[in-house]
Amino acid sequence: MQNRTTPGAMLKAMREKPPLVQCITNYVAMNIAANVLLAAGASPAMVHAAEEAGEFAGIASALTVNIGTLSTQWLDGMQAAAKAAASAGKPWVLDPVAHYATAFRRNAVADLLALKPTIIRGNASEIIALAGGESRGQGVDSRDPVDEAEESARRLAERQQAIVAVTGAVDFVTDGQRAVRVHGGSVLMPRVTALGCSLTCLVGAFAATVPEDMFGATVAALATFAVAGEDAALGAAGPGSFSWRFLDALSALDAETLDARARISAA
Ligand SMILES: Nc1ncnc2c1ncn2[C@@H]1O[C@H](COP(=O)(O)OP(=O)(O)O)[C@@H](O)[C@H]1O
Ligand SMILES: Cc1ncsc1CCOP(=O)(O)O
Ligand SMILES: [Mg+2]
Repeated sequence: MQNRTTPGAMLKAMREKPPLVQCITNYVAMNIAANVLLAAGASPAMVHAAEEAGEFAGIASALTVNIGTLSTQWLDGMQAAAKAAASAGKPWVLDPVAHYATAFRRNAVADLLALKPTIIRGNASEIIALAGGESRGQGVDSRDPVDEAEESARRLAERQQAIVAVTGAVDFVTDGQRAVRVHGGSVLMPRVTALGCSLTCLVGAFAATVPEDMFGATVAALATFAVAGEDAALGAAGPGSFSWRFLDALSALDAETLDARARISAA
């Protein structure tokens, strides 16, 4: 097996064999998330209907589930797909968008957590609330700093036996034992809708590529976003031009540049 131990090597491996990633994401995110995966070098498929989501999980290499625009029918599809992925030993990633906002979302997320996601990716407010804490989140937007979510993330990772990624100004990733921070990105990123959702899908793509190292795969996806975000911010006049520059930056990012510029520190 070729070396897949650095973010750059993982990115290269992903592009050499683009993984099919089943993304059950929200209406807001579907287009940008698919474009993010294509720009990074993966193969996205937005397949959520209850009638086929479980079957499709059998052919995809990874699944991502995001509750951003939830309905009962979508939840049925999410559960079918998560069960199929888990029973086939394939990675699946949960994005608990605004799960604290309503009873419907809280119950949905509890049911999905019982299906044992491999990786959970959320913003600080989502991760604090998921671990049982008081979050200041407002709808889909975080109102908490990442450093205040770190203990919650460690507890959640231990409780769920999962990798937990908290994103924000500086990202934090833990499996309950190990922990790192990923620096970089741009203040324009939270001003473009659904970039967090797109990152969740990219985490699925890296996890599909490096199934032997879910922790490293998660960190690599976050580092890819951080470096591409810095590049996209150069010359961006605001969120609009940042958005298309970000796709171009992802697509132009090569393995060597990613490894040279990724800023990952022990936490
Ligand atoms: N203030 C910031 N500075 C740099 N990068 C940021 C900042 N806020 C968010 N990001 C980046 O934006 C991406 C999406 O994260 P986030 O905004 O936390 O997710 P969500 O959209 O789910 O709330 C991540 O790559 C994260 O590192
Ligand atoms: C605005 C909005 N409303 C429901 S889902 C969604 C997108 C949220 O995207 P992100 O969590 O990446 O900010
Ligand atoms: Mg989000």
